[in-house]
Amino acid sequence: MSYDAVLPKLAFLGPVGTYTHQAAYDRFGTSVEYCEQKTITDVFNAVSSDAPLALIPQENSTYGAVIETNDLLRLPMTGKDIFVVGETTLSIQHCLLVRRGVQLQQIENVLSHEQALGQCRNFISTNIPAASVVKMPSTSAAAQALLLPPTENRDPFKCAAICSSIVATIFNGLEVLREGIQDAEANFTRFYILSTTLAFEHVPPPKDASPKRALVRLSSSGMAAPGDMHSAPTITQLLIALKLSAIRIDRRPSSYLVPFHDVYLVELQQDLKDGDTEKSLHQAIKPQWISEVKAGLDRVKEIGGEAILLGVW
Ligand SMILES: O=C(O)C(=O)C[C@]1(C(=O)O)C=C[C@@H](O)C=C1
Repeated sequence: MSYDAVLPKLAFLGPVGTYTHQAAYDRFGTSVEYCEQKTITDVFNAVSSDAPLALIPQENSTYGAVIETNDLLRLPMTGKDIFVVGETTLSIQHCLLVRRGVQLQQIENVLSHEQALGQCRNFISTNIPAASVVKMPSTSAAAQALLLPPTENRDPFKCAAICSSIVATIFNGLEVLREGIQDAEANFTRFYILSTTLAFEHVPPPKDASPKRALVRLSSSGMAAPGDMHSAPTITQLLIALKLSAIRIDRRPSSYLVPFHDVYLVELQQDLKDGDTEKSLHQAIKPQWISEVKAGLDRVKEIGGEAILLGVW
C-alpha cells in the first residue's frame, strides 16, 4: 500500500479502547481508517458510501445476544443497503477501573455497557453488593466518565468502570483495581462485520478457515390482523422450507406492530459434502453459496413466508 493511499473508513463503537475497537483492529489492522461512534446504533447508521465498513457486537458467550444489534438487523435497510460480510470473535477479560487511589469499599456506582455489567453480575453482587449499576454506551465511555469533574449526581471518586485493562493505558489518572472479574473465565464476544455491499473486497480473510455462513431474516408475511396468524406458516414450516442448516436463531418482535408477530434472525452454515474439508469450503466460490441460500429463501416465500438475505461470508 502506498503511503498516501486512501483507506476505506470503518465505523466502530468508541471511544478508543472498547472491545469493538480491539476486535476491529485484530482483523483490519492498519488497512482501514477508524471512525469512532457513540452508540451501536450510531455505528450502524454510519455505514454509507463514506464509511463502507463497520463492526458491531452480536453475541456474548455468557450473557447472550446483543439486543440493540438484533433490533438493527430487523430494520428494512438491513439486507438492502447494509449487509453482514463477516464475523470475528474476541476473548473478553474485564477489569474494575477506578480513579487512582480509590478503594473497593468507596465504590457506590459501577458504570459500564449493559453487556459488561451482565457478564460481571456475580462479581458485583459478591464484592460490591451495595453499589448501583449505571448503563453507559460503551465500556470505554464508562472509563472516560470517571475523569469528569464531580457533579451533584455523581462523584467519580465513588465510581468504578468495567472495561478492558487496555483502557487504563489510554486515559491518564485511572488504575486497575481488580482483573478478570467476568463471571465465566472463558468469556467471548462475537462481532459482525457490516458493509454496504454483499461482496465488499476490503475485508481481510479470517485467520482460521471456517465453513461458509449466511444470515437471513424470516417471518410469516405481514398480516393485516392478529387473527390471520393462525393461517401463517410457523417457524418450523419456514425452516423446513428453507432446507439449509441453521446454527443460530434469534427472535425479535417484527416492525409490523402486530402483537406477537416476530422476525427470526437465522444464521446458516454450508454443509460439508463428501471430500470437502472446512478449508476447501471456505475457499469455495461465494456465488455458489449465495445461490444455494437464495434458492432456500425462494422456497420460504412459496409457502407464504417473508425471507430476506442479510449477509454471506
Ligand atoms: O463497550 C464495549 O467495549 C463494546 O465494545 C461493546 C460490548 C458489547 O456490546 O457486547 C462488546 C464486548 C463486550 O461483550 C462488552 C461490550
